[in-house]
Amino acid sequence: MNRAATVNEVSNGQQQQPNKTKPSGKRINGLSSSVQDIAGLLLFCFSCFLSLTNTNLASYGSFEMVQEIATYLLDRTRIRPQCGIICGSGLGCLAEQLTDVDSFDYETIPHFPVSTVPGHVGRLVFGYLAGVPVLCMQGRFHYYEGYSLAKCSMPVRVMRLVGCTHLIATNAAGAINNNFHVGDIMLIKDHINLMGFAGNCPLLGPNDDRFGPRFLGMAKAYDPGMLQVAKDTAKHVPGLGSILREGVYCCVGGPNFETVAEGRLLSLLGVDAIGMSTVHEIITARHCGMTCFAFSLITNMCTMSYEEEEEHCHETFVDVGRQLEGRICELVTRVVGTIRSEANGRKKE
Ligand SMILES: O=P(O)(O)O[C@H]1O[C@H](CO)[C@@H](O)[C@H]1O
Ligand code: HPA
Repeated sequence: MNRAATVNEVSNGQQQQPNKTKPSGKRINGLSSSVQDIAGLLLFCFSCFLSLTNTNLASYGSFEMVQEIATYLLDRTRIRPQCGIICGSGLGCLAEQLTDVDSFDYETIPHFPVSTVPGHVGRLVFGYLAGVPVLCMQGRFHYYEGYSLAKCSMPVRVMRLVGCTHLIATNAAGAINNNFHVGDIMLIKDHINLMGFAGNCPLLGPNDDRFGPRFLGMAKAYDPGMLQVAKDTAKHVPGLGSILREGVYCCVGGPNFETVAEGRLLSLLGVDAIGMSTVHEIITARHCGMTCFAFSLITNMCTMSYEEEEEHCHETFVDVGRQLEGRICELVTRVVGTIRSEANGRKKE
């Protein structure tokens, strides 16, 4: 049975209890029945709210559901991808580099959410990059679109079940670090799971060991080897070295951008760039044993003082991505190329 249905049933069961036990029309502790009715109504509204919230946070995508999606896709393409690539806002150009493609609009894939954010096309693209079979998500899902974190990152599990061992996640982000500039590329060496601090995580709910373990170490979430490859690449791609940075990414829920106070707080916490994605995808990928690499395209400087003009505009961010297409595609192509050599190396052993 679908796990989401099970979770809903449990939460519905809990929410009905207050009503079942509500004594109608009797006086309790001196309260009149109309006051009790109002209190009951309020309690009912509150439990409905809690149930909705729980549904929003609860796990989405049983192993069987993800397997059904994977089988649907594998039945329709001969490509057996090794690496999943998630295109951030304005970074859909990555999918356009693939050759011999098989594409699937999200609407046509069973159980798949749909993209609602400009700059996220909403298509899974199988193809080859640097001779390596890859699967590109041309458009991702964000929490602020109304999807649970589990639903946002469910496609990562699909990537794993169709055969991907590696994940490359990209995003558009605002810089907190004032040594960064718009147009820089920040290699993500670590992240702060701010939403996790508040108890929201893509792994909430019962654990299915077929995906991965209940408790998960995150100290090496971002693969040092792939990070090094990216740094080495910068030595060979003109114009890349001067814009390459390294730092800590933090995901906020969005869709509003940060207040000045929030930006300053995150700066104190050691954050270099802020976005509204990636962290839950990396957690999900690490849970199912994938090797991860991620980077942020710095599309804006976060507003850190009340004197600054606030110039945040999603459409402008998407344009920054277009301007840097060449270097970003070159970076990803070269990093993916090393996955092929790794796999060949393993075959020879
Ligand atoms: O993280 P990606 O999908 O690149 O998008 C980033 O850009 C949007 C804000 O402009 C937010 O969704 C933020 O997360
Ligand atoms: N804050 C949060 N998310 C973002 C930003 C930002 O400044 N820029 C792009 N995505």
